[in-house]
Amino acid sequence: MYNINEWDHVFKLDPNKTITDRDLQAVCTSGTDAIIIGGTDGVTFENVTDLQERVQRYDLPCVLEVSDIEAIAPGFDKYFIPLVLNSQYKRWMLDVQHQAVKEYGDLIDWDDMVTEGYCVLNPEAKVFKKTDCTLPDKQDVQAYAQMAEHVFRLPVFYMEYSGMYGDPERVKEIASELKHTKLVYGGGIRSREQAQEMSVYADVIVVGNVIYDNLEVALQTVEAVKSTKMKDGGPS
Ligand SMILES: CC(C)=CCC/C(C)=C/CC/C(C)=C/CC/C(C)=C/CC/C(C)=C/CC/C(C)=C/CC/C(C)=C/COP(=O)(O)OP(=O)(O)O
Ligand SMILES: O=P(O)(O)OC[C@@H](O)CO
Ligand SMILES: [Mg+2]
Repeated sequence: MYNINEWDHVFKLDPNKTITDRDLQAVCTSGTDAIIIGGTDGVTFENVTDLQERVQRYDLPCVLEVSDIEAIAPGFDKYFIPLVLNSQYKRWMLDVQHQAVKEYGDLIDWDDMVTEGYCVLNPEAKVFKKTDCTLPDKQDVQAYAQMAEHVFRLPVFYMEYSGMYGDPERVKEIASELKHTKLVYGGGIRSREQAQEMSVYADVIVVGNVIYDNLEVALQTVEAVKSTKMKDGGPS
């Protein structure tokens, strides 16, 4: 399934963290729709390509979510490019991307690139601090979602609560705003119930840190999401 419109659940693996071959096998054969490789800090060309080589032994899409220009490697199925909409500085929504296109423009297969409008909602998250975000209120988030869909026509709007479980009511409200732009939810999913709750509203949920803290629970989120989506009437 190389079309993100068909995804419900993805795991995000951090190249700056260690995972054993056995755990990686469990993650990659869990029934998840894709593996995203990405993180905020300590992401290097070496740790990205090492993890890429290990994930590509399995038959599922392997995506690089680019966070550092020095760690862009060829050979991924897709490249996710974050634009941080609630950063105070255009650096994180225009300048770093501009620099990368200047450097790699001739090598880019534009069909493999997926631009993500990030809205970072956890003030304690590393990504919030790194990209100098401001905390948006309910109306701000709604406006960012509308801009993602109608102004920038982005394929993805990402409600990023990294490290903290978010507010399902807010996710529900934003889901009702978006018609074409896919809603991705990520942050703090640490149980099958939480995975189910968010997947009622979000098109795709992202499960990250719990892989490293409690693999068994992480694996349970796949079935939880898949069964919720089936009840909703099949693939969205
Ligand atoms: C042949 C070849 C090399 C082909 C590749 C061509 C290609 C696709 C080029 C890319 C073009 C392009 C426009 C790239 C953008 C480059 C770039 C530097 C973008 C920066 C994006 C950005 C705003 C980064 C800031 C941080 C961020 C938003 C990261 C996203 C990941 C994330 C939030 C991870 C979660 O982190 P977190 O949980 O908070 O922290 P931990 O890591 O501790 O878990
Ligand atoms: O690591 P967690 O908190 O699961 O968040 C997942 C993902 O949204 C991080 O970018
Ligand atoms: Mg992480």
